[in-house]
Amino acid sequence: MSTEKKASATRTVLRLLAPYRGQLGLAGIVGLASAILSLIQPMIVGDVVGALTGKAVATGSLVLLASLFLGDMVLRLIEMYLLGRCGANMVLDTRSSVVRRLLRAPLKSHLDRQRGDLFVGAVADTDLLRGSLTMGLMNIAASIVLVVGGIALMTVIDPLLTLVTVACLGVAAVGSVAVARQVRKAMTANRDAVGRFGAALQRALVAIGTVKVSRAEDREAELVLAHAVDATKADMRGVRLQAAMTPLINLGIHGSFAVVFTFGAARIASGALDTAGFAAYLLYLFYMLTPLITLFTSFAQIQLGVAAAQRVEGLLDLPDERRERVVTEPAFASSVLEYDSVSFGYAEDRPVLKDVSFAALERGLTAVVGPSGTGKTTLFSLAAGLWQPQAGRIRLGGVDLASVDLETLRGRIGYVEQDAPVVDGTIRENLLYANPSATEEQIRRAVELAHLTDWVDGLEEGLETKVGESGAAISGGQRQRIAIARMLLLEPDVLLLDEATSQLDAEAELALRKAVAEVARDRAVVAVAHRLSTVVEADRIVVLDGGRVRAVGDHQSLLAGDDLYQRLVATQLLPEATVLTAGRNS
Ligand SMILES: Nc1ncnc2c1ncn2[C@@H]1O[C@H](COP(=O)(O)OP(=O)(O)OP(=O)(O)O)[C@@H](O)[C@H]1O
Repeated sequence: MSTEKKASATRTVLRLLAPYRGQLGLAGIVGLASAILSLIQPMIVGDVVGALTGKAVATGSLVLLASLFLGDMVLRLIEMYLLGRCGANMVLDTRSSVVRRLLRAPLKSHLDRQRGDLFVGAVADTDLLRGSLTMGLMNIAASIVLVVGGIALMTVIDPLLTLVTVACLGVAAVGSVAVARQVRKAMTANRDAVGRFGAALQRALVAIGTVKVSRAEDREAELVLAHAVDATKADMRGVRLQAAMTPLINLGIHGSFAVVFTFGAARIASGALDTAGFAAYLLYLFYMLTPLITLFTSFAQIQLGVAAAQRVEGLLDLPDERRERVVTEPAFASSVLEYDSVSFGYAEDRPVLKDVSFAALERGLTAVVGPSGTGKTTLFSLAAGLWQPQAGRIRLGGVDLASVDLETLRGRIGYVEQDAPVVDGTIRENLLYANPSATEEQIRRAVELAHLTDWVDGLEEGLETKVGESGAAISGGQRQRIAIARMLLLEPDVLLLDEATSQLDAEAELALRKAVAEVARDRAVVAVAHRLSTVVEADRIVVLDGGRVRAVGDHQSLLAGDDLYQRLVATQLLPEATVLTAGRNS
């Protein structure tokens, strides 16, 4: 890692840990107290051994030793509990912030990223923080105290012996740190591959029906599993490295013991060290083993945590679509939706809408027609505040939507998307999704307006019937009408309806048409029209071509005066379903 990256990683970790400094500080104090008790114990052992060699029994020292040992145990227990609690809180708090930020990020941020990777970030990376940043950091802090304190006290007992011991341990430390770096690389590669695995699996599951009818199960499985294999390969690299680390540490520790015994015996023989001092020295070395191993192994764990912290911060840094707006108190003069010289492209250099100007009727149905890919859906996404125009204004009742806060905007403009998505749950849950406080009476009325009453009444479980994931258990027409009813419960000024291109059967189409006509009676309905029946009934039709408004008029005038409209009617707009046509003709 470059120095700059290291500094930014440290800042990230400090920022994430900042809210827990109180809890971590308390755990640190308890840990420090426990380390001090540990460090005193060998001294007392030295006294006991000294007394024993003088044939005396040091009862007081033994009691003190037992108390220190017990105290140490209790403090460690408290420290582990405090750290565990802090880690759990940190995971929950971070997850809350990440989830809120993900849901509030502009649509663009979502489209720029893979969903599966975002998912793994919110689920797995937040969890990694617990082990690495709370336990890992505090373990290292406590270990450093024990190791440094131990070495200092060993130096007091015998500086020469300590120098030899530290040299032996130093070799192991340098080797372990080098291996730990490689472990971190392997683990980071593993996490990246897990992210790709999640993204690929999500891609397949979202389109499971298509996967099946395209007989693509095996192909998808291979694609998804290729990432799982990459993850395992990286994982195995880490496992091999970690396996190599244990003997390396053992070599250093056993080497130190061997050297300490040989060298220590020589020091005792020469009279430079007494037996009691040697016993205390050995005990210090023994007490240092666990913190030393912790130090060596925590290094890789901390680095993993830092990498996870950086990814989590990447999610927390996503923009918040509400904060991107400078809002004023809107005073809507009417509910006329008006596009004024609006230009927009998903990429700056590829305009989709070019200088679009038109106004929808305040009451009644305004239809937008045009060849496929000409920007009809884009018009609606802009009005619903999902994207912002690059030039021009969209106004509602004279108020520029860019200055309206999104809660208000999306309460006034109800948008039924093209594929009329439903959320997994019951019909009632779906109806209440945009306005959870709607009353039973309002629900009944919206269901009636959307021409769903007969269908719902015929269902054994009525409004409590489950729609299945992505509405798998209901028909396309029912889904569309549920989506309309959901938006009606919002009581919006303008209902934007992106008509699905899928062919509905005659009955469903008639029900939908009636629903739209009824809704349009007392509010503005703007519909992207793919059916002839919709344009025929529209009070105003806007013809869009290549992202520009080509003509505005009613069906008859456009049929007479606009050749693109004539072609659309003849070739692109779906004719009314046969039963309906027959019914009308008769
Ligand atoms: N999220 C997006 N990112 C980039 N380009 C997009 C995005 N959504 C749509 N486009 C592009 O913008 C253009 C207009 O798309 P849009 O969906 O608005 O057309 P449409 O007229 O509604 O089409 P259709 O009648 O087929 O639904 C198309 O070229 C499309 O590929």
